[in-house]
Amino acid sequence: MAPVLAFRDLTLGYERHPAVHHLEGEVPERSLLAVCGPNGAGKSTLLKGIAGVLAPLSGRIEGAVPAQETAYLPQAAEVDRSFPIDVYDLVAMGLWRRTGLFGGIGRADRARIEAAIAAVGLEGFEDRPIATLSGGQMQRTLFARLLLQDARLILLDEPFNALDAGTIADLTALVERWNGEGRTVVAVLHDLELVRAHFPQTLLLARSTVAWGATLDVLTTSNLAVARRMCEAWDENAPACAPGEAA
Ligand SMILES: Nc1ncnc2c1ncn2[C@@H]1O[C@H](COP(=O)(O)OP(=O)(O)OP(=O)(O)O)[C@@H](O)[C@H]1O
Repeated sequence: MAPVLAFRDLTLGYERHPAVHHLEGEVPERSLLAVCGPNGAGKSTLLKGIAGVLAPLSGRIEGAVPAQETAYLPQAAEVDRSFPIDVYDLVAMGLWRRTGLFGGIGRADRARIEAAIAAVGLEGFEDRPIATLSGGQMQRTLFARLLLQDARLILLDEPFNALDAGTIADLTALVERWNGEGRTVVAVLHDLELVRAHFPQTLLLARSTVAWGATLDVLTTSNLAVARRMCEAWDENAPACAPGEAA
């Protein structure tokens, strides 16, 4: 299968300090890939790089999917909940790529918005300002928006953090549905049991790749111990190294 993403000696970081470095590898189209690793391993940084929010310090990301066909859901903490918008309008923003910023929403679009809200179990919440939602309701709203985005590549950063088991089951089913439709999903996740149950491929990251491949081969006790040690030994203030130089 053709790669939808390829990392070529990719180093990403902040103010010249690398957070992920010398990443090499390809994500085949239709992948359902989990990105795992200890706190500070560089998982969110990698997603930001793929989403185009953060430019590489060196190396590159080759992508087969244009930016407008990529959907990125950042960590909940990065989503501004004070923005004065209700559930319906936030979900409707998922149609933005088709309707344009000032495009009208017709009857068919309204039906699609209502179907997306129903699919995440939020009927009756349409008029609720997002500031008044619980964490789980907010995450369902964001998933409903993703449903309408019709993206080929979906990037999810800790999408199930602090959610109850029922919400996680509902949203995991949506992720599997997207993948079944041929979309590629890359998700940062901490719950290794959930990854083993639902994500066939895993990238285990600890600033650089510890292991990448079939989930059950990657998430071994020894690989997880290596990842922990690599993160603990990392120098936060390390300078960016020259391309091709493995630190
Ligand atoms: N905006 C930023 N400016 C400077 N350094 C940052 C910034 N964001 C992240 N970092 C640093 O980059 C490194 C990797 O952080 P990142 O958030 O990618 O890790 P993570 O694997 O997603 O961690 P967690 O599991 O805790 O969410 C950390 O050392 C972090 O302090």
